[in-house]
Amino acid sequence: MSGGPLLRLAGIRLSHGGHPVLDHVDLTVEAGRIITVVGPNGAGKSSLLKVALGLLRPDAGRVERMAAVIGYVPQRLDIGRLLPLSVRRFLAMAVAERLDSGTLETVLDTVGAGHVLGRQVADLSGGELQRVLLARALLRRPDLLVLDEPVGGVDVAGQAELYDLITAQAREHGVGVLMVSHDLHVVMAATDHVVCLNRHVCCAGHPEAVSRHPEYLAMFGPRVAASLAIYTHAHDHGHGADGSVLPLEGGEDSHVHGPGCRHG
Ligand SMILES: Nc1ncnc2c1ncn2[C@@H]1O[C@H](COP(=O)(O)OP(=O)(O)OP(=O)(O)O)[C@@H](O)[C@H]1O
Repeated sequence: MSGGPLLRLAGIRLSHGGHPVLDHVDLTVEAGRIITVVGPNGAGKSSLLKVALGLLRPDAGRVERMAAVIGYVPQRLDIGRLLPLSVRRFLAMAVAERLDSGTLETVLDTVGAGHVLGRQVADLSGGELQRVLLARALLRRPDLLVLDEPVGGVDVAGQAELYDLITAQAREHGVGVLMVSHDLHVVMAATDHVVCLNRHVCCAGHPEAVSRHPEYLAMFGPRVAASLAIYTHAHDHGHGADGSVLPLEGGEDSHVHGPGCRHG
């Protein structure tokens, strides 16, 4: 199922402490579609999600949120680890209406964490906390899910289950999903649209096209390239550790630019 746009970002620029983090980033999420942002550490992925949610104000660009209810799973939970807070209370705080224990247990069951309802958030393991965060997002019955590495710390079997659950939200309930993930195999198998981000959008499109794109192959290094390489292609720039665009010596203008490339 897919429908109209739930979120549209256009020309987003963002700096942290004078350092550019996002440069001319465009992105659209539609109902029933899974958009995944991939890229190296420090590429600006979490910052982009926070701009999308209105938690960070961009220096330039337009953010249009058409979604009525957004469920967010942050990369890290900074509160809760410090406060005395039960899982029951933490989940109940996510919605305005009063929820009974049965409802809370049911949603925890769907993320494989039915046993933690009576625990303190501070006592949860990393994987349990991640499951509770996803349950909390789902409790809101969102039409848009924004997920920042939603299965980080979850065991391998659990990862597959949670990705299936996320996919079902899109396919069966028409939820739009904007996700950051480092699990490239999952991304390639279960995503409608991949955005390769390294401060700017290096390439974007259907997973199969992106997995062959020279920028994607360059971004994820020779190992990934070797496992995915179907063809190779010269391109005219590399990236510094900070994501900056660096010219390659003797590079010719034979690079195929992605839709988000705004350089050279
Ligand atoms: N509040 C902040 N103040 C200053 N710099 C920040 C802040 N938040 C993020 N940064 C910097 O902005 C850059 C992008 O950070 P961001 O968390 O968006 O990257 P990411 O792609 O999500 O990385 P990772 O894959 O490691 O989670 C990094 O260099 C980071 O150090």
